[in-house]
This record gives sequence, C-alpha cells and structure tokens, in this order.
Amino acid sequence: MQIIPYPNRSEWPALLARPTQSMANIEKAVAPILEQVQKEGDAALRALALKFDKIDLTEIAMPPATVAAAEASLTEELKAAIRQAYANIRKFHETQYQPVQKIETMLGVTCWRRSVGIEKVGLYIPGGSAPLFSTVLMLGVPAQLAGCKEIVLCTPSDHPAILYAAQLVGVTKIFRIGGAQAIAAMAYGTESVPKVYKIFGPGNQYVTAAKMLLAKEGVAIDMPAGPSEVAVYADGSAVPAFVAADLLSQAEHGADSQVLLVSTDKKFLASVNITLSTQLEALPRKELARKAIENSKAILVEDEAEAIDLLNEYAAEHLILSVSNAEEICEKIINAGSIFLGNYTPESCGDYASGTNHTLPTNGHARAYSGVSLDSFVKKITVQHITPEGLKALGPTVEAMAEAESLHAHKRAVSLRLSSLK
Ligand SMILES: NC(=O)c1ccc[n+]([C@@H]2O[C@H](COP(=O)([O-])OP(=O)(O)OC[C@H]3O[C@@H](n4cnc5c(N)ncnc54)[C@H](O)[C@@H]3O)[C@@H](O)[C@H]2O)c1
Ligand SMILES: N[C@H](CO)Cc1c[nH]c[nH+]1
Ligand SMILES: [Zn+2]
Repeated sequence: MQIIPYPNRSEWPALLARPTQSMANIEKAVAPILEQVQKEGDAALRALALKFDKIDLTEIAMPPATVAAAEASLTEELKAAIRQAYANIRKFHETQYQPVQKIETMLGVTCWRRSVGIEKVGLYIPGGSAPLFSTVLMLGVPAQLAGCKEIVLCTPSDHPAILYAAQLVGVTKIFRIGGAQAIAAMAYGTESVPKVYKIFGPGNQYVTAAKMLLAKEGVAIDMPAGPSEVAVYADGSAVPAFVAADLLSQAEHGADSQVLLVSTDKKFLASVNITLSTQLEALPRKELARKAIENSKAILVEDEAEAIDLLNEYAAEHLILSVSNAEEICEKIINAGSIFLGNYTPESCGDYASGTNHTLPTNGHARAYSGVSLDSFVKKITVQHITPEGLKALGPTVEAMAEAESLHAHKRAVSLRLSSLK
C-alpha cells in the first residue's frame, strides 16, 4: 500500500477520493438497462441475464423445488452459524422498536406517531463476485420485524445459503435476476416481478447507479450502498497482522473497493505493509484484493487531532479504531457508517453476525446517511385527536394564522366548529 507522509489538508480531497468509475459513465451504461426493463419486462430480464450473467433464464422466479432443496444441501455447521447470526441481528434490531408516545401539546390536544411497516419491499442480494447470504439477514430481519407484508428478493445467485436465509426471514418471492435490471424490475414491475414501494440493498456500481437514477424518478431507496470500504486508525498498541487482515477483508470484495490506513506512527505503517503483502499472497482470491490495495493508501498524520479530521472528511463505511483510547476517539467521530473499537473487534464480525447491520453508506455518503435499520422499513404516520375544550384553546391560534395566510376555508373549518360550541 502506498504510504503518503504528512499530506497537506489541501491534498486530502484528491487523496481520499474513491476509485469508482465516473458516475456519468456508469449511468450511461445503466440508463438503457432501466429503459429496456420498463418497456420489455420479462423479455428484457431474460436477455440481460444472458448478456451480463450468462444465465439462460426459463423461469424468472426461483423454482420452488430449488428453494425447498436448499436446506438439505447445507452443512449443519453453516446452518447453525446462520441461525446464530439471525438471532443476534434480530436481538439488536428489536431494540430499535420505538414505543408510541402520546403527548398532550395543549389541554385536549393529543398527538402521536404510529410506525407502520412498508407493505411491499424489494431486497437486492449481491451475487456477482460472492453470494452474500449474510445480506439476506441484514435486510430480511428488519423487514420481518417491521411487519412488511410482501418481501421480494432479487439476486443473480442461486446459492442454497441465500435461499435458506430467505426462508428464515420470511421472504415471500425470490427472483434469479441481478444487476441494474433487477433494481429496475422491482421499481417498475414486470409480468413476473411485482413492483415494490421501496428498494433496499447493496451492490456494485451498476446496482448503486440504478438505485440512484430511479430515486430521481421518485422511487424510494434505502441509500447508496456501493463498493465496500474500511478505514483503520491505529497506534502502536495495534497488532500489524490484525490490521492487515482487516484491510484485506474489505479489499477482497472487489477491485473497486478501497481501504485506508491512518496512523501517527511511521514504523507501524511499514510493519503493516510487510504483513499485508504476505497475507495477500496467501489469499485464494487475491486478484480482486490486489487491485483494491493498489487503489488504497496508508496516510501518516502529525497527531491525533489531524487523524480525527481526516477520518471525518473521509466518512468511511466502516471505521476501525485500533488505538488505546478507542472509546474517547469514537466520541469525536461524526462521519462513519459503523465503528469498531479495539484490537479484538474485527470488522468481519459486523459483516456477519455481531448484530449490527452491514448495509451501510459508502463513497462518503456516511456524512448524511445512516445504515439500514428497522426504521428504514417503517413509515411513521402522525395521529391527533382534539377535544371540544382543546379546540376552544387552539382554535384562535389557527384562525389567526389562516387569516394571515389568506386561506379563508382553513379558518372556516375551525370557526364553524367553535360557533357550534358556543
Ligand atoms: N455498502 C454495503 O453495505 C455493501 C454490503 C455488501 C456488499 N457490498 C458491495 O456489493 C458489491 C457486490 O458486487 P458484485 O459485483 O459482486 O455483485 P452484484 O450482485 O452487485 O452485481 C452483479 C451484477 O452486476 C451486473 N453487471 C456486471 N457487469 C456489468 C456491466 N458491465 N454492465 C452492466 N451490468 C453489469 C450483472 O447483471 C450482475 O448480475 C461489492 O462491491 C461489495 O463491496 C456493499
Ligand atoms: N463488508 C460488506 C459491507 O460493505 C458486507 C459483507 C457481506 N459479506 C461479507 N461482507
Ligand atoms: Zn465484508
């Protein structure tokens, strides 16, 4: 990994830019795919599956026999791991339920909010470079807890663990389609794929661009969750081999991933680089990780304050704080998707099974977006009830405001009722 010693702050934006292809180029490739699916429906899905995934789709829906056979083809060890992850993710997301809080803003005027699960949701499960069955749990558990009635899942993979996890979380329909075309199918609907009200899930740049383009058309999406990334801030108390392993864990997601190492300790950066090369060579799928590491940087900073500023500017999807005062630094981080504290909290645990959600904003979007949570799957409907006494107290305020806005029918809706109470 290239070591950048003490860059000036003016160099940070270029240094911290992600190695993504220009959005304009990706959008140019994705826009015709969206149009084709909207116009030709299932026929487009078949043609695009053949073109991009080399799959000859006779059935767009996953055959029920394939789904039913999934459980039997997995080892007991893997099924137990998936069930443990499911339980932990469920436990963490259950804490996100918010009790209804009724508040009397004035005597006789009561307001509250109801949380209602979004009726029809679409989950995208990546399957290009790896079958991410863990993502089924990350999206399916909060959808299940929210009470979503129709849970549609699209993936280019027919890996049995995806199908097993889908059954655990109560997915209602599974389709063997991937990429931008899967996102378009869930947004517009086709003969086979139902149109949903909100689309969730991570994916490569084509998937993310499709979600972003459709969001401009008014389709609800969770967030831009593109190529994975991790930033590690480490001091002399960190273990170089652990840090190198964490960096490689996100680099192996794809050539367009990026990892970042930040430290005030020059010797530490050099030690990480040595063990990183050895660990990289030992990886079975080293080519993707090697490309990502080529796009990555180890940055030497002056002091802790500069490290914190740089990390906040980068707004990493994942941030590992391998420093002796990790909790103290954590409080100073204002931009990150998910934070991992200390030497024994590998980011992989959050990817799979600790309980937090791994669907997180990438490419700097952590400045404004949160990761997926129970909230992402519910709408909040406000409710109010006003008693006659409440209307007597509140009515004059509303009448005065409506009059000043020249909205006389608004005023009359109050005045008529007030007169009836005299
Ligand atoms: N941010 C997050 O929360 C998060 C979580 C998990 C995974 N990820 C990321 O998800 C991504 C998964 O990517 P993936 O590629 O393995 O799987 P994917 O399922 O996202 O994409 C595969 C699809 O891309 C389409 N495609 C491939 N080449 C294309 C081309 N030239 N033009 C148009 N479409 C094309 C194909 O239809 C294929 O089905 C990785 O980058 C990973 O880092 C992110
Ligand atoms: N690191 C990914 C999120 O960026 C999630 C994942 C799934 N499987 C392994 N990792
Ligand atoms: Zn990962």
